[in-house]
Amino acid sequence: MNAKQGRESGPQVSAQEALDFHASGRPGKLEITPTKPMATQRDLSLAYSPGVAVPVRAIAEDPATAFDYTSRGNMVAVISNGTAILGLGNLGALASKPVMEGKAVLFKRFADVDSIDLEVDTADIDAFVNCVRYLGPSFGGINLEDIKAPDCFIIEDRLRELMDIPVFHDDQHGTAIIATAGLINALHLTGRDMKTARLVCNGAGAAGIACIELVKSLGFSPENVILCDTKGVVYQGREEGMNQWKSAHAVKTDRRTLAEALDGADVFFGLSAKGALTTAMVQSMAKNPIIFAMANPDPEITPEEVAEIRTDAIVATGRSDYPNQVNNVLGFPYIFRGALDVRATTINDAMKVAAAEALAALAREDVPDDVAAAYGGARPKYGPNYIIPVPFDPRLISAIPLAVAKAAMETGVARRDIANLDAYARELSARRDPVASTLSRIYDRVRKSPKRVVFAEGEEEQVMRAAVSYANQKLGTAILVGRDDVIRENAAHAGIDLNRANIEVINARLSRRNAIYADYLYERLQRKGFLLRDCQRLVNQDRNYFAATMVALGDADAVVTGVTRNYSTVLESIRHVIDARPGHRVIGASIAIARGRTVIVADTAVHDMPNAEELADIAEEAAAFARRMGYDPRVAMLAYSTFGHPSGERSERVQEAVKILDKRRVDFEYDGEMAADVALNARLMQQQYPFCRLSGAANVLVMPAFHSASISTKMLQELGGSTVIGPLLVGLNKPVQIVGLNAKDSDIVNMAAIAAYAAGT
Ligand SMILES: NC(=O)C1=CN([C@@H]2O[C@H](COP(=O)(O)OP(=O)(O)OC[C@H]3O[C@@H](n4cnc5c(N)ncnc54)[C@H](OP(=O)(O)O)[C@@H]3O)[C@@H](O)[C@H]2O)C=CC1
Ligand SMILES: CC(=O)C(=O)O
Ligand SMILES: [Mg+2]
Repeated sequence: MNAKQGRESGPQVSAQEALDFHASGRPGKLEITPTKPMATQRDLSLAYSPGVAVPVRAIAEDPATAFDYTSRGNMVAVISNGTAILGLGNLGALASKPVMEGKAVLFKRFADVDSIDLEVDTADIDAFVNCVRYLGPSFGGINLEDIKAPDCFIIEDRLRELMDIPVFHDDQHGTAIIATAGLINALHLTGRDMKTARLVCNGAGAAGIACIELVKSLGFSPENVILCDTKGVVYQGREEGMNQWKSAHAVKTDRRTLAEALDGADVFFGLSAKGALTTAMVQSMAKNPIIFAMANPDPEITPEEVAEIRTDAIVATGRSDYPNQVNNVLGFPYIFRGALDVRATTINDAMKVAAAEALAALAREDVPDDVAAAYGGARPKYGPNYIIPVPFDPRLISAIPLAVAKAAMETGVARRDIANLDAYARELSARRDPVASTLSRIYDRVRKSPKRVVFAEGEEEQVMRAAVSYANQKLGTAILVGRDDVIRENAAHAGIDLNRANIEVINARLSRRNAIYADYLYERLQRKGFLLRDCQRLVNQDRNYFAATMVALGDADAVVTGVTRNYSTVLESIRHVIDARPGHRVIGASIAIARGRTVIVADTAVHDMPNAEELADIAEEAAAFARRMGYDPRVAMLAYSTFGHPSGERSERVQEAVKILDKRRVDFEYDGEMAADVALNARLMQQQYPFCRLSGAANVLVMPAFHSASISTKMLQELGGSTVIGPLLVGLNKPVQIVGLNAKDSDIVNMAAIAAYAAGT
């Protein structure tokens, strides 16, 4: 049980990157978009006066219908007064806004819960309670965040009494649920019984008190749980630094210090401060000690420090860069998802215990293939270094809300019953956004096998920023191609520090490899009208040729380029240097994400007017790409017509492509030709074309020609508010990605990571 093993390097970001991230585009991390069209006079009449009067009357008559006619049922408020922001202290309501916006985004990202942050500018308990209590009609739940102890206990208790929707203080119960889940497994692995195990909790604030309350409710014996704070053991009769919440857990004992309390203890819970646990204390604990050092960002003791003196410990921290991360992001999105889905009036202890047990059970299950991908292919096995799933585990969205909803129904706090739990589990899985988890999986994989990526346009400011971010995130070495003096000057001007490990600058003109690169190019291009001196000039002067040749000859692993020249020009240069992978066709695939729905569109980059054979190839490449991104492909071969109507020569090509796929007996779902609305609307597909072979709405759209692919993805982006990633080059023999002319540093890093991932991990 070596706590040192398995340590990975987590993403490192600079202060400037954090500020730029928050300031870029629309400032902050949230915006609100309507769910209904607001285009015509009729829309307005329905959405507003006079139509809106009808649901108003319905709700006045039966308040439960507010869940049917408004956004209340999927809306959670994240509310803080900023009196205990993370571990940063009382910095006030306004300063807490970035954290609260962040929590709101996590609600959406992980569990498709709509959420808005509300910062309440008062440290007065009564004023705060009064402000929040009257907001009940707006929301399906209230997530309290970063409110100092003991105020948080009073506020939560009062609001729970006053409101008929779940009120949940995340720092208390979120932490307690996740810590308890890990503890259940750690006790199991070390063969301990809750009734007899001895636990010491350092930290008697919001998190500490909630944690010991939950473990006691699960079976820990009160006399076996010792609470400590800055004054030492909370014992019966102590007067200094006490409050009623600490008193409730005071024990009869002669032990007075944390060191005395830990002597022979089985479990340490740290919810206090950095460095509070010493190696001497760890030494004195029982055999196979369980140490959860959860203070953020620096734990009470590091896993390395424990490993130096004991090899039999199970260690967890609050951080993502060690195994066994106890973090409340594993809890609040899913717990509220389950509570909202049954319109729960509260989140009670049974629901908390159900969440903890479901989380613990998940870590014990074998990891299936698609889940292994979320763990960077590592396929963790239940044991001392894997007692709790990671936040990107795709099973969380179906397992945790299901358990919470069931517990709510069983304990009579659900206002709606879910009759078919299997169907509910499927519905939950569909809420997952596979692209976001795919991107994070790609980053994780690259971190495990870092790559040398050439940033061909190294003199550009956004490219330098991307290179710094690539290196900072420990994805590998970023190689900037450009004139050394220009790069240094531009970097200094933009305040970018390039003097760090894992950033190299290469001046193509001065490279010692130029002659070899020119020979390589000449070998390939001599029968295409290029003289040797043309090739020498290309290597010296054209950074795309230079960068691509570096990769072709193994001096780097991947290339990212595109901010200074248009896509097709860059692609032509690249194709002069790098061939298609044998047996493959090079295509462009774009990932369009809108409202939690993701489709892959192809070919968005290479074939201008593909013939039937080429369309069939594009479908195969796109389906294989979709699989790599975590989808089960359902490919629609698009046209302006659907299954022969209206007829026309352009649609015939697409029909022919479908026949070619039939002959090839490909192993994915496909059909066509069909129009985009049929492909994307499962109901329409079923009603009008019941013979269609797709089992649901298409998630891969093969466009009949480049112009339709390009026009539709750009319109989606500009008019539909979709995020479009790509076009990504698929099918080249060496990884190259071309970004758009207006790409931001974050786009360039994503593309660099995707290219590095394709280089093999
Ligand atoms: N991993 C996770 O998901 C989470 C981790 N945390 C971490 O837990 C810690 C506490 O958070 P929270 O409960 O919200 O904060 P609170 O301010 O509510 O409580 C802090 C408690 O820690 C005690 N304490 C502080 N320093 C020491 C020390 N050196 N030795 C012993 N006790 C100490 C305080 O003692 P006293 O009462 O005497 O002042 C107080 O009881 C933070 O580090 C936070 O980052 C919190 C939530 C989630
Ligand atoms: C994780 C969290 O909620 C906190 O540190 O406050
Ligand atoms: Mg918090």
